[in-house]
Amino acid sequence: MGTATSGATPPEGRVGELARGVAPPDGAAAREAGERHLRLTKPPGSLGELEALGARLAGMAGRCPPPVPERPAVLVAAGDHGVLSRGVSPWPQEVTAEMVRNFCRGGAAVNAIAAEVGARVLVLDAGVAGETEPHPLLRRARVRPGTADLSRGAAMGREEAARALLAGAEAAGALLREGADLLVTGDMGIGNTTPAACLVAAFTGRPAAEVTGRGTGIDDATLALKVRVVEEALGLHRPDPSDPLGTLAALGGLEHAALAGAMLEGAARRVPVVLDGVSSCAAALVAAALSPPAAGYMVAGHLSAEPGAGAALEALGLRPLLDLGMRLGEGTGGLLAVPLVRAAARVLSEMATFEEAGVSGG
Ligand SMILES: O=C(O)c1ccc[n+]([C@@H]2O[C@H](COP(=O)([O-])O)[C@@H](O)[C@H]2O)c1
Ligand SMILES: Cc1cc2nc[nH]c2cc1C
Repeated sequence: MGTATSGATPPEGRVGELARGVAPPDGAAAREAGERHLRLTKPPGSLGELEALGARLAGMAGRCPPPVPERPAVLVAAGDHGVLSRGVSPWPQEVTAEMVRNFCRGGAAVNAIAAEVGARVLVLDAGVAGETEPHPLLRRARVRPGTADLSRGAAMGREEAARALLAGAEAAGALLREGADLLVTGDMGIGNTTPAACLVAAFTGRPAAEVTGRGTGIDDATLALKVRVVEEALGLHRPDPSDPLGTLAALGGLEHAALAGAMLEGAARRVPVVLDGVSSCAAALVAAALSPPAAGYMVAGHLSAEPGAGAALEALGLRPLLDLGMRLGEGTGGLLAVPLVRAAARVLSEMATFEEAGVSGG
């Protein structure tokens, strides 16, 4: 279980071991939750999506009722992007490192929302281009200082993609060892909605124009350029989605790689993994391509306004819990779904049955 492997096995082999370590959720526990829902003091089906989520949580944990997550954590993976040189984002690259600093000081949206839901924050430098300083909230595992321009060549080498993925798995493993029982996956990286769109297009087969959006906020001309850049990249690399690591290396970002690893680690340890925005959803496609059962541990926290997010969630067969028009990343939308995940589990453990409560008609 987990990524305990190391030593002589090369990174790609360790990624394979991690992926093979994910067992499918327990169908019997999920069915038991479905049956229990019928005996709880409410009209059948009246808790809607919360019932389906509760059954999924039981399947993930392998028991009914499932544990109520008490110690959520958000992993914010950060990286920079060579494709920024194509003018796909209005923000300068320095903002990535500056925001990492802001996360560490507690001044970002992710910090405020994590405080609200009682989540621990861990930031991972998987490939920031600018300087990051040591800090207790920061894990520095930079594989390279940003990717290369994916529209002109591979974003990174295959081994680099594997190493960034393992860095994410190790960060998630540390959180879980230290007591986290639910993982939210967040991202930070100026320009990263372009590689996210590329990954979503590659894994879903949808055209660039359908999965490319305005990111942090771009005008029509820049959006048209961004769609062209994604099309060029897809034409250049001709990604093969049955080679997830190759696709990730050609088109992805270091934070996408790290988040895919974190998702596999969470799934291998049977912990719910809450997805956030488009980069988190793109990473989820990579994780699910490496290990199809991993999708069974993913919960779609919210529907980002970025179109690639919805396309990815549809391909993963996941329905978002919230739709608030958010498009920030950092794990913010995923964190807001944490109380819903908790409630879905708590309903199964704390509600009385018709028989226990002496309520007639059940
Ligand atoms: O979470 C989302 O869906 C989302 C949508 C748009 C932008 N973002 C964030 O904004 C940055 C990328 O936007 P851009 O325009 O620079 O590609 C990156 O730091 C993301 O976390 C995030
Ligand atoms: C300020 C800022 C904060 C962010 N958080 C996630 N992506 C971001 C992009 C910008 C530009």
